[in-house]
Amino acid sequence: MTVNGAEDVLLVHGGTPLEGEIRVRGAKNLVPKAMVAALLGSEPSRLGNVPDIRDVRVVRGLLQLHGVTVRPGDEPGELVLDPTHVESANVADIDAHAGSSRIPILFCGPLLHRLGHAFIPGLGGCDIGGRPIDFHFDVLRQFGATIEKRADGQYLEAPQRLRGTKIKLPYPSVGTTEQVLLTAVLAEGVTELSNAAVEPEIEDLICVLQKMGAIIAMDTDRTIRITGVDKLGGYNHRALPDRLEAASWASAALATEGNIYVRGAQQRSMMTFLNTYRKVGGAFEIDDQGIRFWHPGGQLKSIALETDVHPGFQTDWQQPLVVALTQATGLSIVHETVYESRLGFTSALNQMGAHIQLYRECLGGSHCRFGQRNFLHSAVVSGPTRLQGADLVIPDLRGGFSYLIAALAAQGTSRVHGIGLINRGYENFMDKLVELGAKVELPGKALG
Ligand SMILES: CC(=O)N[C@H]1[C@@H](OP(=O)(O)OP(=O)(O)OC[C@H]2O[C@@H](n3ccc(=O)[nH]c3=O)[C@H](O)[C@@H]2O)O[C@H](CO)[C@@H](O)[C@@H]1O
Ligand SMILES: C=C(OP(=O)(O)O)C(=O)O
Repeated sequence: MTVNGAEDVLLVHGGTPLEGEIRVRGAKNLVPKAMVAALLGSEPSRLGNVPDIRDVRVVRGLLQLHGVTVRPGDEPGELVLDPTHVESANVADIDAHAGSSRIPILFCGPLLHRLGHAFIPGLGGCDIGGRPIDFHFDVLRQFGATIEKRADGQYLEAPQRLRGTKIKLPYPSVGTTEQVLLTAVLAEGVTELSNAAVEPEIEDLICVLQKMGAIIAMDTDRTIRITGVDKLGGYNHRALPDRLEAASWASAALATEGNIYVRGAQQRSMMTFLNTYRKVGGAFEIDDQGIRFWHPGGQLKSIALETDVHPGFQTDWQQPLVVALTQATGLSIVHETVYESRLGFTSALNQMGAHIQLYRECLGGSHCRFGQRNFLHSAVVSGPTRLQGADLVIPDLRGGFSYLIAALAAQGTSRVHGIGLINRGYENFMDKLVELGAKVELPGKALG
């Protein structure tokens, strides 16, 4: 694989604090879904604050295969999506997107409503656990869809109009909650979804759907009630900012003893992260345009951290922050309760000089789905440790960004392989690194 025509390896000369300003745009975990929602409308939709990341390009390609016209709007980062001529796409063409991201599964409801059938290729996404899609198919069957698994993917049909239903999720899955929303809005009658996920990106998707004409009520107890309507229009929406990218840069500021102003970062969706950042000893200042994050000097403090569904500590914040925890004094405990295999990336940090020990037990107080099931899902990080440059191979999106942070915080040079994967969720990350003063080079290509 190549990045900008060069080999997919980044040389990182560590030891320089990251300082300066970068901007985050719309959330990776909202924008592609808002694009799928446009399929439900009878008129064009307008989506602003769209980042140029691979997951957006994948969904754009899939929408176009189904006859949706996608073109840039008047503002930079704006897309106009016109679904007036939705059609069945050639299965072989769709199959070319197999393994690309998690989003194709969310086409099920909209395509069943529009065409009465759908073909969903194999999914991609980060390899951080088994990532089954059983909840998705269970709920689609409850709406009245039939599903046939074949070698190349899943074939779905809706012999009649899908019907609203009463669903209780076994776990507040983000993707399944979105599946229910995108299906229930045009289903006949009322759908009641309990134990739903309520991440800020889900609320923003609900805002998009409401703008299209949907009727969706959220209770305080994780119950969402959707009253199906016969027809939806288009929307005009500006995507909420990417709180996951913002937290990644915040962690980079802490680990490299730097100071980064993240334009676009928003307090409301990051409150839990900000509390933790403060407990570790990181400093931040919030204004109307963004948040400044910095290392205030002195020692960082060890903490006990447990990832959870919103409003808990988001699992996608965990990996970048663990790098900063290698610089904190004492023992930090990290309990990953959302994905069973999201701590594997720490072995490379240990090669760089970190002291991170993994455990199968649920450390830190509460018991999760993974206790007693033989998954290394808890970690004890002892610090501070001096990191040394190393040869690193990027395992997944956030793990990859964590390796970049570790390489930037380390003494000496690291070779980071597979950096193309980071484009999946971080817009122009190499330009941003250069703007922040990072000493990085793509072998055979000048940066900056
Ligand atoms: C594109 C996108 O938005 N990705 C996000 C989304 O992923 P995604 O929507 O895939 O994550 P889920 O919330 O569905 O998964 C949470 C847990 O539920 C389990 N599960 C899920 C579905 C299912 O059918 N069966 C099942 O067992 C998963 O294995 C996992 O252990 O939410 C995650 C949790 O905030 C984030 O880390 C991802 O960045
Ligand atoms: C796990 C992630 O994404 P995805 O669900 O797209 O793999 C992530 O963004 O960290």
